[in-house]
Amino acid sequence: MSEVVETGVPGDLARHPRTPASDTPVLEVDDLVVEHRDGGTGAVFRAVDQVSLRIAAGESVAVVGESGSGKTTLAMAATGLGPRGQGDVRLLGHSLSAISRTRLRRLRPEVQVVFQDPHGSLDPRQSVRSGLRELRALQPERTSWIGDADLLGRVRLAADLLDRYPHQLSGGQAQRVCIARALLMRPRLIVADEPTSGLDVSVQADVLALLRQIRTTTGAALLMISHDLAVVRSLCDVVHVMYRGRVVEAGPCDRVFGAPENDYTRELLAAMPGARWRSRR
Ligand SMILES: Nc1ncnc2c1ncn2[C@@H]1O[C@H](COP(=O)(O)OP(=O)(O)OP(=O)(O)O)[C@@H](O)[C@H]1O
Repeated sequence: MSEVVETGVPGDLARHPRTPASDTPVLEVDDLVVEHRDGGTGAVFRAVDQVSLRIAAGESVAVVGESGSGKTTLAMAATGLGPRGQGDVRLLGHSLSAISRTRLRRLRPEVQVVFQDPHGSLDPRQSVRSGLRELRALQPERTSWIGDADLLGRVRLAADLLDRYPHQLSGGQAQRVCIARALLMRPRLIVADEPTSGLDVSVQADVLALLRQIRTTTGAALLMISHDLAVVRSLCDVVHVMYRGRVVEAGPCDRVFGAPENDYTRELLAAMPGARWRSRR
């Protein structure tokens, strides 16, 4: 038995050092354009087309849209982790087009990404413990606030998992390890790119509850990429709806889901099982 069975909130999270409040938005994106070259035809197309968004400190913002609408490209460009494209992106007030490499390296830990495939995110040759050791060696001061066993406790995993390798973890356990690795860095922004869609339905709710808890207790902002509107509604304050690279509608979740103004948003909502998105948090 390796998961710590808990019914409520992981108590230790309540003692997590909160990210200092700041008036500076964690992320500001203005008129971002990112182009890709189509592998088949060779034609260049806009995967992200004139997108603007803003995430305040501690805010939870979702980007939704069908597969291929540009969500991941937007998230990667906006966090400096993928092709940057054109337009202005400011991470914690620093423009990515003007920032020095050294400064960007310093900013990196402030943004942590949790991907869809947890096993693909973990090095198969490293145990959980040695993976954490490597992260700690990169950022000794930043990561010294907590020991390995306590860190795993915060994502509701037992310490005996520390000596396991990724292939010895379930999908849910591996995703919690990924979340723990993100948490270790005390980020100001967590980007979660379809963090539950690779998981069994039975563990999806647990991972979402954990993300929600982390968000409220640590003060980190969240950029959630998802095609699952029910997930977004349960976790996010604001939603941006993407269609073919463009944001066609954006606003508070309650407003967008309750009274969508755009035809595509309406279609997206209509495609969801009614009870899932209509039920409120
Ligand atoms: N490196 C790349 N080179 C060429 N085209 C790419 C590249 N990455 C993404 N694309 C294309 O850009 C478009 C947007 O892809 P992206 O992954 O951003 O969409 P998405 O909304 O995140 O999709 P999904 O929900 O399936 O992950 C798609 O047509 C995709 O095939």
